[in-house]
Amino acid sequence: MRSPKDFFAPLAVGAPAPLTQVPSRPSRVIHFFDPSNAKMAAKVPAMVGTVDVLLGNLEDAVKADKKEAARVGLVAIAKATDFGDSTQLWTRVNSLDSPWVLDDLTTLVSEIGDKLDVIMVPKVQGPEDIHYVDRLLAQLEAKAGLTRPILVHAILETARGVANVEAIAGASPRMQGLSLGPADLAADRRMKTTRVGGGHPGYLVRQDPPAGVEDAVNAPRATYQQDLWHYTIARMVDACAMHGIFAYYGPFGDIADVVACEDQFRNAFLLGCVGTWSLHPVQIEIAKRVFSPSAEDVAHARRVVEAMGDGTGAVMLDGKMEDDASLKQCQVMLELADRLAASDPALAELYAVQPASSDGSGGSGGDEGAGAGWVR
Ligand SMILES: CC(C)(COP(=O)(O)OP(=O)(O)OC[C@H]1O[C@@H](n2cnc3c(N)ncnc32)[C@H](O)[C@@H]1OP(=O)(O)O)[C@@H](O)C(=O)NCCC(=O)NCCSC(=O)C[C@](C)(O)C(=O)O
Ligand SMILES: [Mg+2]
Repeated sequence: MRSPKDFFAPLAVGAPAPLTQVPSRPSRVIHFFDPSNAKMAAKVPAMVGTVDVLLGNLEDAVKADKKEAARVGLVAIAKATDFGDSTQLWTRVNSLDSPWVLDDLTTLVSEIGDKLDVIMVPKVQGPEDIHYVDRLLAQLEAKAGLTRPILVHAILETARGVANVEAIAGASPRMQGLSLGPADLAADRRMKTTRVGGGHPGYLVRQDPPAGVEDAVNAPRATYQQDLWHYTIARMVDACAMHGIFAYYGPFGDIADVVACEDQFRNAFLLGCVGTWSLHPVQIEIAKRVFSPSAEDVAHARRVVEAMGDGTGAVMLDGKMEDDASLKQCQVMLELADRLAASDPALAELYAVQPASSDGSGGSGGDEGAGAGWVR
């Protein structure tokens, strides 16, 4: 067992010191691209500033005979692109039991480690997988002379991974967040679905049989589709909140069904996730819209804060009781709104917040504490 005192010491001589807090930069949309797909890769530089995260995917969805081309392609894109302050560069490496992952990690850290913010590790089974990556990254960072640690994001896509979710979330100060991996998870759990995320018409509850009707069981009755992913997302959100890291929905494979995609993303947002993945350009605006609080929610939260005065006691607002606890929910909403507005002028306008500095350049910047520098 590691002593808490050791937790924030580098795991290799010369490696950068681990962070004591995960940077809360906006990550509403993690946009996946295949660096071995020339047409897709060519679009990446123009996407900087339009998405919070660009993720060069090396794992599933990249053909086996394109794995090396994807790695080389990602290195080339990272070297040639200025990602600015508002877009991060992430990657998803191949799984830890694959023949590619060692070269993925050694190449990426040594060639573009200074540009990579987060490495997503698929099919994480338990804290031991994170410990392995943690030490290896420290060695590679030291060798490459990096001054800032690369963070790690784990995908929950096995039953064992879900069973170990709290231990995974707390396995290292490098842990940035967790995403749901619904397709692999469904297969591993032997769920009888064939989709990538989203609902299923067979997973439902049915209204009770109507009273006083002949053959009531076969009478028409409403059915309500249920969310297959509620349990996993809720566990993931709690594990992340407990360890001060961030939870994300993951992929929604039915690209054409933008309506159901938005519903699924919103469920995750309401449950506590901070973002999701986009697999296709059509999902980008959906994710950004859903994972940014609405102007109405922000306005309501401000009214509650104002009505609550010193923040204690109970008041009535629009016929509803507000107290210390509803105030805290409103503060969560406002902190998120401030943080997003600090790097998104359209949201700043929507929420009508003003930069605190007189030259108009104020704002907290993505990395700093929520809401710093902004006034309402
Ligand atoms: C779905 C696909 C095949 C449809 O690709 P398409 O070319 O057939 O679509 P399209 O509608 O015809 O594309 C329109 C335009 O958008 C471009 N385009 C299309 N997609 C992108 C993109 N992502 N980024 C940038 N550009 C993109 C595309 O190149 C085209 O450009 P054009 O107008 O110039 O011809 C394609 O979008 C794609 O490959 N997306 C990424 C898929 C991916 O990364 N999958 C892995 C993550 S999900 C996963 O792994 C599961 C998980 C977690 O592991 C688990 O649950 O277990
Ligand atoms: Mg997967």
